[in-house]
Amino acid sequence: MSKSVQIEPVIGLIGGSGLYDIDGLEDKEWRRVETPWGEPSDELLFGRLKGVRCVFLPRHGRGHPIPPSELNFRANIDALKRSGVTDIVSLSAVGSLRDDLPPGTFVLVDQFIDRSFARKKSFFGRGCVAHVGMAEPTSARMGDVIMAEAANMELNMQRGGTYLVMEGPQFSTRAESELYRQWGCSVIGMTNMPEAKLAREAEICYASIAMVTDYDCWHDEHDNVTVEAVVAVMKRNAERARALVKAVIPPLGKKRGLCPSGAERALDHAIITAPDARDPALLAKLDAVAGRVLSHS
Ligand SMILES: CSC[C@H]1O[C@H](OP(=O)(O)O)[C@H](O)[C@@H]1O
Ligand SMILES: Nc1ncnc2[nH]cnc12
Repeated sequence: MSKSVQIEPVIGLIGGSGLYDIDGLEDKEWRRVETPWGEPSDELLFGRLKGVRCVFLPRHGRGHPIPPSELNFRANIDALKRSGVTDIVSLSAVGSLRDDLPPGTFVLVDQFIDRSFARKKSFFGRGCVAHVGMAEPTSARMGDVIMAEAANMELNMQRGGTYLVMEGPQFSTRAESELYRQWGCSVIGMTNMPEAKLAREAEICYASIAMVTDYDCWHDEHDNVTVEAVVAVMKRNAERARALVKAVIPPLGKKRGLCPSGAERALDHAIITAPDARDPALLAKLDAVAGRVLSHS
């Protein structure tokens, strides 16, 4: 396909701890979306903001019934893809692994270290093997928009940072927290992987806004993380997070060409299984995620 492709973006928003819906949308409606991968975390909230189509999904479900290890990440990403989403803005509560990122700071994450281990991490598998590139897991184009709007709002937002994804649900030991600091990580959470990997497989651009709620458990002058502390800081952050979301949707929704991140063509050379060795049952499940490349091979 040529570079002159024009995309009319549909913005997907994934709300983390403390962000279970989104206000200000026109024509809004919660709708159930079925996927071949099972149930997403909740119904999806469809609506428009200044004419831009948006789809919101509370990552843990409304009321937060689903723990990180039981999130059906594949169903969540497939449901967003099936709903037409081209760009995902992921919002998450995180612990800080750096002195200069105090609670209340927003971080535009650009890298991840994935230490999760009890999750389904790919749409592909036996009968259709694919290997997408993850060197740059986030979209710098989306990052430019988010940083510009954060600056307009005078929000304390740092550009760039590595998010360590732990399995949980227990928080880290001090030794683990110190190890991740030595690895140069900026923040820690339990959810952005495999979310970002699956978004890449589904050829959706991905940006992650991490909101610092605590200093995890390494800081001598601050208390160790507790859910109570996370919820208290998120309550204070929620208004700013909602305002930022509302500000970024209109510029992210402008008609555009292909994203320089390459996310929208991630599958062009990723599938290695020969057409005659592919499993028709798996191919059927990949209709939304990989239909663009599978429909003509
Ligand atoms: C409520 S504290 C731990 C919980 O919060 C974060 O969730 P999310 O990334 O969805 O905001 C963290 O990853 C844990 O799941
Ligand atoms: N310290 C922490 N560790 C893991 N997930 C978190 N979410 C918010 N704070 C966290």
